[in-house]
Amino acid sequence: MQNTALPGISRHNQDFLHVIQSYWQLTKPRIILLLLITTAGGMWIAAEGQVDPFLLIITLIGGAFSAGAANTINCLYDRDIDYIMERTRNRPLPSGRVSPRDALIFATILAVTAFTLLAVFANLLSAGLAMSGIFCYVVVYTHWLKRHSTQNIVIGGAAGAIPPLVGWAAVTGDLSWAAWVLFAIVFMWTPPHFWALAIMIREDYAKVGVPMMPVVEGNESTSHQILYYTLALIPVTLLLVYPLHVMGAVYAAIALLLGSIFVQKAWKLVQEPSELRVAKSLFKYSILYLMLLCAGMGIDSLPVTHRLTAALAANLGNHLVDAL
Ligand code: HEM
Ligand SMILES: CC(C)=CCC/C(C)=C/CC/C(C)=C/COP(=O)(O)OP(=O)(O)O
Repeated sequence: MQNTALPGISRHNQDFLHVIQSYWQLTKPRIILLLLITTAGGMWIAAEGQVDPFLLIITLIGGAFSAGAANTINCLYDRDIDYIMERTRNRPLPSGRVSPRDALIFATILAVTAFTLLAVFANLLSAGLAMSGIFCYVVVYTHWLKRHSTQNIVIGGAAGAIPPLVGWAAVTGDLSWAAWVLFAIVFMWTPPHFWALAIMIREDYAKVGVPMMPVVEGNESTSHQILYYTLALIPVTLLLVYPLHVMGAVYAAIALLLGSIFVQKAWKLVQEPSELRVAKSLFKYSILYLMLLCAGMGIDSLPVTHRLTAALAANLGNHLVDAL
């Protein structure tokens, strides 16, 4: 996004707003929003639908700051290739609106604030997990894998799966099996999410020599792998229902419905692997999928949902007994 003149605001204030806008862009805020939805999902289940509002706000701020730090360092590290790629050319670093030194100072302030907030007001485990998220994204994904392996986002995707662990740990102070299932859901979701986009912008990645799956193995092979991950994702989402029993029938129905639409879209891409319209639809749906799945977790965790489903089950039971 380029800086634009803002009518009715003095030159000095406009410059200030443009600086704020540049730092805001460095954090990749729209991605952070979805990361925070998964963090809130983790907190919601861990607290069985009754999250302390103060803890929720602190954890979301800590999560946002740590993800913002990770994204800023990623922008700093990748500024050479971001300058060449069409999609990323106007980011604050390649366009010269923020200096590398200032970006590093900004990321450090965000990371230190995030750690302090989480360690003081939640616990050390959640703070440590947030820092491990920064490490995985910056060192494992951005430095080690992104430019060297076609499996970059499969392994590096673990970074994006850490936020629900942060949420869970903030509530309980430990990590149960259910927390790891949330991790696995985001982990399995990442390849379909990203490879659909990578099919759309394959030429950009080819231009800078980043070995994304569609560049190296082609759209056909990538679309098949997207389908396998999408198919595997459905049973993983249902592990929360069985054997873990932390989610009930409402979540199960939502997970099955959302999962089957995801598979349908992935199947369509297998049939037309180079049709950019189909890839775009899958990419956009991947985002909606994760948002609605987390909303499903929230709805299922509410005490009122428990009461309603219990009443419904008792009613059905009575009818069955009457019928027999
Ligand atoms: C290694 C893992 C991942 C990779 C490589 C990846 C890559 C990308 C890329 C390249 C974009 C386009 C961004 C842009 O145009 O500036 C994008 C968009 C997006 N990603 Fe991911 N992503 C990953 C994981 C995640 C995770 C874990 C989440 C959240 C849970 C997420 C949420 C989003 C959202 C919401 C968008 C749309 C942003 C917009 O509207 O501009 N991504 N992703
Ligand atoms: C707990 C914690 C702090 C976790 C960190 C999670 C995190 C920041 C995940 C981001 C995932 C993502 C946007 C990858 C895109 O990178 P890219 O370099 O491939 O994208 P680009 O080409 O758009 O720069």
